[in-house]
Amino acid sequence: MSLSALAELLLSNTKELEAAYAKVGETVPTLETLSQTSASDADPAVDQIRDIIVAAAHQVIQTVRPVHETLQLEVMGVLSTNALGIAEEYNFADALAEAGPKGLHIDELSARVGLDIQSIERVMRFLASRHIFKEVLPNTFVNNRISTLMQKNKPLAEIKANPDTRYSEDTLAAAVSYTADDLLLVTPYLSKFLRNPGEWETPFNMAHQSHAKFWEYFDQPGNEWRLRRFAAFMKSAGSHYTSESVGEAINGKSLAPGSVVVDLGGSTGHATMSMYKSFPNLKYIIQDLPELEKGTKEYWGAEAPEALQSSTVTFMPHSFLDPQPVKGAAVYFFRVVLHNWPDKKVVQIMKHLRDVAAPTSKLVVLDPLQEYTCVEPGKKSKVPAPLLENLGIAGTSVFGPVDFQMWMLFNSRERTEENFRGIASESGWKLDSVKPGMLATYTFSVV
Ligand SMILES: C[S@@+](CC[C@H](N)C(=O)[O-])C[C@H]1O[C@@H](n2cnc3c(N)ncnc32)[C@H](O)[C@@H]1O
Repeated sequence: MSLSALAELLLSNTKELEAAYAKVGETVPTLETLSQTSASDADPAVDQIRDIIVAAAHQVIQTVRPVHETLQLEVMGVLSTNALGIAEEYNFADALAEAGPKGLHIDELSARVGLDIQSIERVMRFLASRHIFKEVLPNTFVNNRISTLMQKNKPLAEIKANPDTRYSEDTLAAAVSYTADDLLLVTPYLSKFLRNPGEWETPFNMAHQSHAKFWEYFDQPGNEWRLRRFAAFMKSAGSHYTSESVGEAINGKSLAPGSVVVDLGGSTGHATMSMYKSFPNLKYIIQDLPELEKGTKEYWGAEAPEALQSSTVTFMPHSFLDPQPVKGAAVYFFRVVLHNWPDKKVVQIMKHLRDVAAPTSKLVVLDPLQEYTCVEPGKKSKVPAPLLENLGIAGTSVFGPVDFQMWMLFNSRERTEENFRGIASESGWKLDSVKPGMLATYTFSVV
């Protein structure tokens, strides 16, 4: 297909996107639109159009840009991580938000954030060249739609006075900080890990020269603030999963009142909260490691105390690596948990559930879906030509790189449908359906 046909695809979908926003009386946000919410954000049809635009635009760039530049730019991706990490650590977005629409000259920004002028200029120009922050006059910068996501939504003075508690749950500042710090530290070890098979359990263990697991690392003295940062990151990421998708995933409407739903590795119960709000007539058991009990009770005590009082929602300390105490539940549910575990462990975890499942029990897993970049033999393409079958960086979105994170931290992976079928057949389950989405819903029944 010719380049201009690809560009036409880009143009026709851009027009569709504009029409979709116009239908609800809005215009497509520009990079200067600072407000983050729009009626169209949660519309799956809009999401699909957006994915095609991003996939087509990226394919145009990769086609047109001199290939030697492309390869060098790709391999320098780690420099973006560094630049974002510095911008976040020195609170650039918060300082600019306080300064207002005229923004700040780097001399003034330097005085406010406590970093030298030249470093600020270089980081800001690197990021503004990638449409993160905007240079409105030479060396004067303002926030834009992307950079505001790094704001911690607290006064700069408070952030500086209490750096250990600076992360709230409604921004991506924690995600940027965690990635540029805890994760970046591990990334050089993936190739070393592959060169020395069997020496360490994961690249994470190799980097830390310790057998402590990822979760145990956060429990070590001195890492309390890291745990808070990671929890804020998880909550802000989790807030992008819509509550309907969780209720739909367990097919709540089809369950009899009082049916038991077990949320395994449920943390403090954010997914359960979505299910409880949609289906308060069911009975929920959140299972996680014992240290999560206190936080869970605090969270539910504040958000839905009646659920705890009536025992509609209970917390049960339990490791899913051990035999499952809740027999014959209607649904055993995992959200973004199994991708943290290698195949052998997932088989063990699913076998424990199979051992206690009733014939009608369902196992419902919300996890990312890895799709092939090409059409599978014998199947028809689901996307417009000449786009990649998984829509490339648009379709896999953050879960493309998250697969590598899983590899580095847990020696685990994001799975294809075929991977899950194999795991199911080894553990006594059958994969009934896979519903694609930001997180795919895998539904299993007993064999
Ligand atoms: C990525 S979080 C997902 C949390 C939650 N499902 C959600 O969607 O927000 C993974 C969870 O697995 C829990 N976990 C780790 N090992 C576990 C084990 N052996 N048994 C039970 N839970 C475990 C962690 O404590 C953490 O809460």
